[in-house]
Amino acid sequence: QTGTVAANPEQYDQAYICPVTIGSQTLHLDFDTGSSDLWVFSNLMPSSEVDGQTEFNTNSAGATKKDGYTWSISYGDGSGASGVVYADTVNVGGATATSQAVEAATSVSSEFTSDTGSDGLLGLAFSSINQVKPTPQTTFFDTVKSSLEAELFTADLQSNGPGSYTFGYIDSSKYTGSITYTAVDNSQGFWGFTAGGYTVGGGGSNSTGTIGSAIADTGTSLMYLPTAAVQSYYSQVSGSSYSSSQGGYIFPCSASLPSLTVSIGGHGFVVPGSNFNYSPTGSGNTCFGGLQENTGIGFTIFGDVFLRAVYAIFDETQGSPRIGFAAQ
Ligand SMILES: O=C(CNCCc1c[nH]c2ccccc12)Nc1scc(-c2ccccc2)c1C(=O)NCc1ccccc1
Repeated sequence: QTGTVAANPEQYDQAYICPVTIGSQTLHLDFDTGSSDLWVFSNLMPSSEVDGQTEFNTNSAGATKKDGYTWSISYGDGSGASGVVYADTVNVGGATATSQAVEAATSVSSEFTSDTGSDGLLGLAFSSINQVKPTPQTTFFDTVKSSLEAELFTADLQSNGPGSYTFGYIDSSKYTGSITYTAVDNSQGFWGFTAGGYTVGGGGSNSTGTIGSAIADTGTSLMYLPTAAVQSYYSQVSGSSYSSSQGGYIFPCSASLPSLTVSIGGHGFVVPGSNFNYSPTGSGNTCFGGLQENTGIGFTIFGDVFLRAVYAIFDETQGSPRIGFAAQ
């Protein structure tokens, strides 16, 4: 089988939301290659924590409670959720898992309550970091992968318009040139890979360094790189500065932003400057940068700002996992 689903950007491309059928309900979930739990808003939640989201109905005929199973997840930004576990049929654009662990929330943090476009998350990192106790559950991809035409999924994220995720096949209309594959280190449960040199601006002349180990994370909006690369980038943005009140680099919204070329698997991938204007700060005419430092995160994260510039293939067809990138 295969699956194809639209990925709809929220405001400022903060996250990408996809329709998922669970039993007889359709919920809109944030597909997240940076975590491994499929969790949803549910009828078990206090109404004070729900702001228009669709709630998974745990009383529906097809939902089977997994007694004694609970989950609790917290993300690096301090947000989180927790609840209990059901099994139900989950269909993503035609790819169907007949008995998938659906983690029904009994409580979510304010970040999720206020993210009114999302009814939950569908984790696509490795099942080794699934947060269900006493027994970790498999991700949707792990549940269905043996029944897919090919054991892979792809992400095509777009700004200002729907992108797509596919399961089981590569859509050759989504990219140009060839796909560059590189090995994945999933020892921490993420789609980890090694990034090489970078250059700021098309000049090709100015500063280059190397980035090192990184993760491909559709669930994180921005790109978080080592300090040296970030300082080198913003040294080319006139009027930019680090704002401790805003918690990152900002610049005049009128600033012209250079591109950033990152070498992965020996191929240079260009992130256009426009990707690095994330959103207005709301004060003065300054905008918040889509590229920020990874200090305090402990990971170099290639989030949506990078993934919007490429077609990404999350591939387990070779036995050991690999990730592929192609220009789009
Ligand atoms: O958790 C994920 C992917 N799921 C995100 C789901 C989600 C978390 N709030 C959400 C809010 C709305 C929708 C989805 C989410 N990725 C990773 S790997 C390492 C870190 C990390 C570790 C330590 C410190 C910081 C990050 C994160 C992280 O917290 N990213 C989110 C973020 C990163 C930076 C700033 C804000 C958020």
